[in-house]
This record gives sequence, structure tokens and C-alpha cells, in this order.
Amino acid sequence: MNNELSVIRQRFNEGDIQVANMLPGAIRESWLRCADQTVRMSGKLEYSYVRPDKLEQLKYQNEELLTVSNRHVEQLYRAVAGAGWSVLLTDKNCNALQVRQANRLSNARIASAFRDGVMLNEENVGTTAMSCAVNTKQFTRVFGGEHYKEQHNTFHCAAAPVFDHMGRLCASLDITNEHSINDMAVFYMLETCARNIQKSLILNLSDTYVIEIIPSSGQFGDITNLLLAISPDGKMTGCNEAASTFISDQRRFFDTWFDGLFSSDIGIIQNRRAASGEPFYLTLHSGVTLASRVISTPSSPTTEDRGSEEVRPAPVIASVPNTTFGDEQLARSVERGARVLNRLPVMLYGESGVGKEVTARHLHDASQCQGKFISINCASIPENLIESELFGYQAGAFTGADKKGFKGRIAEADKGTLFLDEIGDMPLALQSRLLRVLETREVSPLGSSKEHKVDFQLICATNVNLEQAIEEGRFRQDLYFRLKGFAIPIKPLRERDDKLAIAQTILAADCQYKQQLSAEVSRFIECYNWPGNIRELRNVLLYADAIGDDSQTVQMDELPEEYQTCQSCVASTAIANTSTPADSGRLLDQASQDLINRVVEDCSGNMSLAAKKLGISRATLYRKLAKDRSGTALN
Ligand SMILES: Nc1ncnc2c1ncn2[C@@H]1O[C@H](COP(=O)(O)OP(=O)(O)OP(=O)(O)O)[C@@H](O)[C@H]1O
Repeated sequence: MNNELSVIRQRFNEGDIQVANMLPGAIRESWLRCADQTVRMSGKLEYSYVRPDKLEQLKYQNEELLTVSNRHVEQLYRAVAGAGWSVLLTDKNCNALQVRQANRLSNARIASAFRDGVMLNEENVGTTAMSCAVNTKQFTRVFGGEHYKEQHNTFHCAAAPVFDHMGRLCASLDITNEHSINDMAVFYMLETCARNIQKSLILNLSDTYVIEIIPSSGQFGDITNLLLAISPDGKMTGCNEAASTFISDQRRFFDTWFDGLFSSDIGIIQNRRAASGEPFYLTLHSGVTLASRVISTPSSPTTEDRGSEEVRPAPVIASVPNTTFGDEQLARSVERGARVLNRLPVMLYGESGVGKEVTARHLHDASQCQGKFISINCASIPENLIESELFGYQAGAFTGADKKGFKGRIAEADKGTLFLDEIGDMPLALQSRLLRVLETREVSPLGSSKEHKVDFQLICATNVNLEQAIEEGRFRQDLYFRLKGFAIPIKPLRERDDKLAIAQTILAADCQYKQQLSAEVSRFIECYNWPGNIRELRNVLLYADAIGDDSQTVQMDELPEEYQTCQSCVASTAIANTSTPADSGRLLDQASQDLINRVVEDCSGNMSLAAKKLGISRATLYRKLAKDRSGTALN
């Protein structure tokens, strides 16, 4: 926390409430409300939870919101979790309805406290991004010491309000990180996600036409476009935030009929061509003409299908039918994996970021399993919590346990798929318990002697060499063989030939503006080493999308700076651009020399391994290195 903020906190705590004027408006107001309600800044922080029966009721009341938002929240989570962000959806009173925790939450107490039903309103936990977003109805960031409660001073959060089809506040969407990351791309994604939830709520209205209007020269499907929902008899029944600003007086809007706004009647959107999605023009009474398009009609299919009709949706990766792109071997393995999954455990292995979790979700979907997909990252749960997290616990099983007990993640996966990520990091003692569960298909929660039958499909993933872990006594061999029913290796991105297809998919799925790659960027993607694999490629493209200009093509100077200066890629690009054979030869030599040096370095000087990776003999490798050192051109 910076010094100034510490001083503000101290003075405020001592009763000088004027000092709050130095804080951003939303946070100042929240601190003052907290002080009014005599919430204490320091002292023990006990989290309160909505009673389980009340939580059920809350979820029931928010059923539509939860159903509609699920894929958006999931998609946001998948995009940001790698950077350490957790995602929370709360109702409009800040009760958590859906919590998706980031992999690496180090604060064990908070990790176990943040779950569905935790009450995060100001009265209970002081100022948070979500309480500010709910109170101001605006996107808000609350960083570190701006949180009222001392215990939250290590967190950095941002939240966006979520509005329903009539523009009423219905929820807040929050992202939380333990590290201070002022990443505009992430905040942008958060706001877009909140707007997409409202869009899906509008598309979910029954017996309604939904039209999309482009107020500027943008394109259809832009999230800033106006959405209007109209009943078949012409009454306005819904609109998104952009439309409510555009039409300004929302209350009047809901008393309005279609022909009260536009100089045509409802027939214009009911004719066959318009109803089939062809663009048409609407004219406001003022004479302004707007390009429009019907995106949903009263007979349109259900929500999820409608979701795919959105023009530029950010598709859910899990629903992408093929997550293997041009890698035929991987496609074959995944297809077989999906077929055997209901009888054999599947093990995915590959470096971090190659897409193991994405593939696991795809396997779950493709296996047609109707149950839930329960994902557990064995490396991120503190060792002392793994056991209770996996197997559950009975009420009062240990100090600090929830009074109601906890079912456990394995039991939650009953009739569904259990995904154990980073299985190589599971502590040995728990490996024995897991083995027993896999053999008996029964779990008994901590503190209970009762066994419960469970039936689940199992996928596990690892980026460590389990065989080596067995040799070193860190992993049980019998568990290894039990888990490795069907093994699917996933190659690192640098070894894949379908890098451009992957990049194109990411652009189409996750980028707002950028939809194609310049020739130079394509060459860079092909040539770069990608140590962070698909995750790194995705981050680079999202960066270009967020900071680049409005054009649809990603240019080299829109990539993060460190990528623009990648030496061997610059050389390869130069080779492609050069016109004289002599220059081209020189640049090619340089690139080849760089590549050799890099591979030798990657292999820590192990010449046999480096030669193997380069596909040349050891003698040739020595010769090339010797020539390089003596300054002779390589050949
Ligand atoms: N097939 C894909 N299509 C689009 N994006 C993908 C695909 N595979 C992976 N990604 C992106 O790459 C990132 C990493 O994916 P994922 O978490 O599945 O990798 P992982 O191998 O499980 O990584 P780790 O071992 O670090 O957990 C995610 O942000 C995901 O969005």
C-alpha cells in the first residue's frame, strides 16, 4: 500500500472522515457508508454466509440470470484465471451466487471463505469493488488499501454492474487478484462480459422480436450497438444499456410503442426479409436513419441457440466442436478419448498453457455426459485444504470448518466429470486416498465413517514428468497406472503446424476488433518459440485487440514491445521481405545461427539433445558452431 493511502486509512480510522475526500468518489462514498454503519476497518474479519436453504431460494430467484450468465462467466474465467484473477457473480445485494477461484490463491483462509453464498455487502465486509459497482451502477476498481477492511488490503478488484432486460440492476460481476495488475484488457473484458449477460437476457425474452441498431458506421454485432426488444404487437419490452442511453428516458421508453419511436410501424420488422435477418433502415421521428437488423424473432430457438446467432459473439471455447485445429494426431486422440471416457480415465500431458483444461472440457462435452464438469487444480489448493476440498467434511469436523459441512468436489462430480489438473502436485498421503476412491468408487467425508457411492468420469492433467516423479518417490506408481487409462499428449505450440489456425480461432472467439493477421504477424507467429504456448499467443492477440487501432488487421507494432524485437523472427521477416538473394542469404545464415544458439542454450549445452532437436548430426552441429565462432558464414 502506498504511504498516502496508509495515512488516509489511519486518519479515517481515528475519526477524521474529511480525509476520505482524497479518495475516488465511489470509494469515498462507500467508506462513509461503512463508517455510518459502524463497520470496523481492522479487527477480525468473519465471513457470513446465506443459509443453505436461503441460498437455494436465492439461486432459484436468480435462475434465469444464472442460466444465461453461466457461459459468459465461464468464458471470462477461462480468459483471466491464468493471470491470477478469480471471478464472482453476486446478486444485487452482493451475495455470491457463483464463484470461480483462480488457480493460485495463496491466502488459504480467503480461498476457503470465498464460495457460493458468502455475503459481500458493505455491512459485512466493508468496501469492495462489487458493493461500489452496485451502489454507483458503474464499473469500479478497488485496489489494495482502498478496501475498507484491513484483511482485504492485499486484494485488487474490479466489478461491473449487470443489468436485466429492462435496464434494472440485477447483479454484479467481479474479478479479484492477489497481485496488483492494472490490465486494461482484463477490465475491458469484464465490462464486455457484463454487457453480454444483459444481451443474453434480452435474447432470452419469449415471444419477442429483438432488433439491433447501429448508431454509427460500426458493424453489426458490436456490443456497443443498441438492442431493442419489442412484443409482436409493437410494445417496447426491453433494451440494453446502450439503447437506454440513446433513448435517454428509460421509464418513458417502456410505455412506448414501436411507432412512437420510429416513423414506421411494427410491420417493418415482421416482413419476411427483415425477420430473416436482412439489414433494413429505421427512421426516427426526428428524421435520423439507422441501419438495423432483426436478430431474434418470437419463434427463434432457445437462448443457447440464439447465443450462436449473435453476430460477433465471443464463442465459448467448450462449445467449439474442434479444439485441436490442424493437428490430426491430436484430433484422433481426442476423438478416441471422448469415446472411452465413460469407461477409462484419460490423462492429458503437455507443457503449461497448451490447452489441457480446454481439451478436458471439450472431452467432457463430447462424451455427452449430462452431469457437471468439476475442475480441481491440485497445485493451487493449500495442502491442508486439499483433503477437505476433495472428500468433503462433516459439520464440525475440524476447527474453522463450515457449520453445515461440505459435500466435497468428488461428490459434486457424481454423474459428471472430475478433472484433476496438475495431478503431479497431489501430496502423497492424498494419492493413497484418491486411489482408494478410484478403486471402490466410494467417498467418506472427513469426520464421517459413512461411505457414499460416487460415479464419475475422470480426466487428469499434468505438466510434470510423472515417471520421473515415481522414480523420485513423489508419485505412486499404482495410482499412475490407474490414471493413465488413455493418455493424450498435447504438443507445445512451437512444435505445431497449425499455429495460424489457432490464432485465427482466438481472434474470432475473443477479439473485439481484430479479425485477421498481417503477413508479417503471421510470419512472426510461425517463427516465435512460444514458451507460454496457446496462453501466451492468446495474451498477445488480446493485447493487440485492446491497444491497436480500429482496423481489423493485427500489425507488428500492435504487439507488446518485447515481441517486436524477437531477433530470429525479425530476421525471418526480413528474409521474406528482402529482394536481393545476397541479402536473403546473409539473413538466413543469421537466423539459422540464432536458432542453433538458442536450441543449444535451451538444452543447457547438451549437444546430443540439441542436435536431435535441430534434426542434424552432432558432427554437423559442432562444425556449425565452430564456423560461427570463427565468424565464417554458416552453410
Ligand atoms: N483450443 C483452444 N482454443 C482457444 N484458446 C485456447 C485453446 N487451448 C487453450 N486456449 C487458451 O490458452 C489458455 C491456456 O489453456 P489451458 O488452461 O487449457 O492450458 P493448460 O495446458 O491447462 O495450462 P496449465 O497447465 O497452466 O493449467 C487459456 O486461456 C485458453 O483460453
